[in-house]
Amino acid sequence: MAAMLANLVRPIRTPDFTRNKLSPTPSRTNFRCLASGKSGERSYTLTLLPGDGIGPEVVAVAKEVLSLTGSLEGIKFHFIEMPVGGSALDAVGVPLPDETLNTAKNSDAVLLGAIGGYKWDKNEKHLKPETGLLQLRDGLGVYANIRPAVVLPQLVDASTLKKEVAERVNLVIVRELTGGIYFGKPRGFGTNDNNEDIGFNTEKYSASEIDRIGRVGFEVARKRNGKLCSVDKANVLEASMLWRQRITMLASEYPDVELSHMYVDNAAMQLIRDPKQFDTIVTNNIFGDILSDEASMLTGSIGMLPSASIGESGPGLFEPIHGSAPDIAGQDKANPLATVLSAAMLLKYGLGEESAAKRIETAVIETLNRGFRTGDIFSSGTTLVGCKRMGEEVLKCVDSLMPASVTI
Ligand SMILES: NC(=O)C1=CN([C@@H]2O[C@H](COP(=O)(O)OP(=O)(O)OC[C@H]3O[C@@H](n4cnc5c(N)ncnc54)[C@H](O)[C@@H]3O)[C@@H](O)[C@H]2O)C=CC1
Ligand SMILES: CC(C)CC(=O)C(=O)O
Repeated sequence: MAAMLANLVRPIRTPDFTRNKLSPTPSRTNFRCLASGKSGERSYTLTLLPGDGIGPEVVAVAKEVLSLTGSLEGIKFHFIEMPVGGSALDAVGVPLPDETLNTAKNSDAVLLGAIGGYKWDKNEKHLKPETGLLQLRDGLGVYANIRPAVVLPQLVDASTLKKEVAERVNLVIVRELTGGIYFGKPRGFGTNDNNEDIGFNTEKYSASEIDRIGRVGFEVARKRNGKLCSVDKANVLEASMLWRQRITMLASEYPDVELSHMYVDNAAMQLIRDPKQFDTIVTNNIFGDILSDEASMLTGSIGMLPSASIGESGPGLFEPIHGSAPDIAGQDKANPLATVLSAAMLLKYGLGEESAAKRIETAVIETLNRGFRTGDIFSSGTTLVGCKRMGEEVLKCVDSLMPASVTI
């Protein structure tokens, strides 16, 4: 984890979707995937989990981008595609088959599209696509979910906020991913004293769970602008009271990081009022889920936001923050860039393949510079394209970039 984290927060020159502070000296990483070294051809096994809805559409684009980038950068990818979510339910009756989890665990990194859809909404909980995704995150032990939200100058007009509010926003949300109310027990359905139906969940965090995600938050903040805002609901919830206490204690280990605390309701408001006040946010599972969707709108669209999830060891899980978008699935309308950028995060943070990652990030910027937009980020004067065409345009840019232009 420490090595992967060092890699995760490594200083990179722009355009970079996790970085704010520039530094010319990349640090070394010794994550296990780098065993094959960087000279000569490297080979990696990647598990692809397209999932449901727009998932297969956006993962198909990211796979092509990875393949072409690999061939230009001396990297060979062995892709293994496995079912998860609703597609797994339809195929084998469970949302996370053992074969899928085992394949994911034995690969160098995992790229997921999205899961879920109307068809399975009424399933019992253990037969819901969403349960498969939670089991996957838990099974891989990826407790730290890093969600950068960067407003690119090319997309500032796609933001629903005023230009002066949205421009130059560059923040990272560090979300705890394997604990809290999504996993806490007891949970379920029952009846109360009046014989009324009830549903209940448990928000629970141990000190060690808070400490480990807190450290990720401090480390990320330390490599950025040294400002960490911990978001909780400590005025009401016991789990948040412990969260605030532990994060405050950790601060003494990071004297170079300026720590602040904010209640989640205020944070939701401040993200819209003045998003530039934030550099790094650390928060629990559910607050991170909600705030990162909100932050995505600063950047123009949820279709632009990638994420990286990492654990103590083993492969990382890389996925766009959006869901399966059943309203546009199968219509070639999805924006594939969040998944393409998740593939770039996979290369950079999962495999330490910085040059390849940079090639993809630069190609995305170049594609936007050339004016191509899917419907979610369209504005007048730009060229409206579908998911496939957007992928083709990114491929052209990947192909045409000279190595020198992607050197960091
Ligand atoms: N990580 C995952 O796999 C997630 C799965 N879900 C699941 O996805 C399903 C739909 O959930 P929603 O709440 O509607 O969230 P959603 O993220 O799928 O969609 C919300 C809105 O954003 C749009 N959108 C999302 N991704 C887009 C893209 N790449 N390009 C253009 N537009 C995009 C959709 O068309 C929709 O209008 C549900 O079954 C839900 O459980 C939701 C969130 C995360
Ligand atoms: C679909 C849920 C399992 C999770 C979720 O909404 C998310 O992580 O964004």
